[in-house]
Amino acid sequence: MPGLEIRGLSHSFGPQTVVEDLSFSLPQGEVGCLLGPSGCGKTTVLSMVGGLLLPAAGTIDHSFRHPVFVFQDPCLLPWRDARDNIAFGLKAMGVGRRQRLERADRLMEIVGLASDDGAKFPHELSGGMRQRVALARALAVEPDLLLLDEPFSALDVGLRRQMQSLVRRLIAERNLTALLVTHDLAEAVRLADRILVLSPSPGRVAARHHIPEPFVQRDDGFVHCMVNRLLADPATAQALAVELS
Ligand SMILES: Nc1ncnc2c1ncn2[C@@H]1O[C@H](COP(=O)(O)OP(=O)(O)OP(=O)(O)O)[C@@H](O)[C@H]1O
Repeated sequence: MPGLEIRGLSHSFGPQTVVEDLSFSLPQGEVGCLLGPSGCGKTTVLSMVGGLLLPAAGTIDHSFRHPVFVFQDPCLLPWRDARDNIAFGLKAMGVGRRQRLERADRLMEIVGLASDDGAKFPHELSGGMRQRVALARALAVEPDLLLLDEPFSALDVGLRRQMQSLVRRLIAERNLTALLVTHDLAEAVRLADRILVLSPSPGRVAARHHIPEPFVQRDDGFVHCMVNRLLADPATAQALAVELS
């Protein structure tokens, strides 16, 4: 199957089992979401998918050649300006300086940064601008899989919406696949095609949800209704520690 296929995935740090017997599939072109409370192992799963950690048990099969991470902290190089930060990964790929900077300029436009912003250093950028630089840097290496670890959670509500829409648009335009980590059910409903709800420590699959509605139809009313519908599922509510009335 083109896409991501995970079977029986487990991981431990020393004696602590953090992820246990996790299985899920994510078809190419879709957005999957790992949703669960703090410490349930979401980042650990993402790290295994991205090859940063080896699973203790289970298999991860995928057809992607260029996975990239986008984290909550943009992790920009403070001594390089925004344009150089975006172009940085291209140097390791052997792309010449002129081409690197041209590609960075195009990407700045795509993620909504002005050309003047390219000469600014990270400390001169707002949090939202830094996250746009991080996104452009990720796109620069032409990924086919985005691994998104709470990339919007440090942004205020308005900016978060803008960035969510931007990411979803880029995923559609570039035919990317994405795996998003979040503890925010509304964000999962707004962005994901498939949601895997993890139970707390160790992370196991508590529930699975499929949201077939196209992204453009997911307005506030839709998100509100769907959140309530998913919380009516006792396994989901229990995993997210929501009291059912
Ligand atoms: N490198 C590590 N060494 C030891 N323990 C770790 C390491 N990384 C994570 N853990 C532990 O594994 C568990 C799962 O961590 P993980 O970051 O995957 O959870 P998470 O669901 O992403 O949490 P959050 O939502 O708070 O980011 C936690 O108890 C954490 O303390």
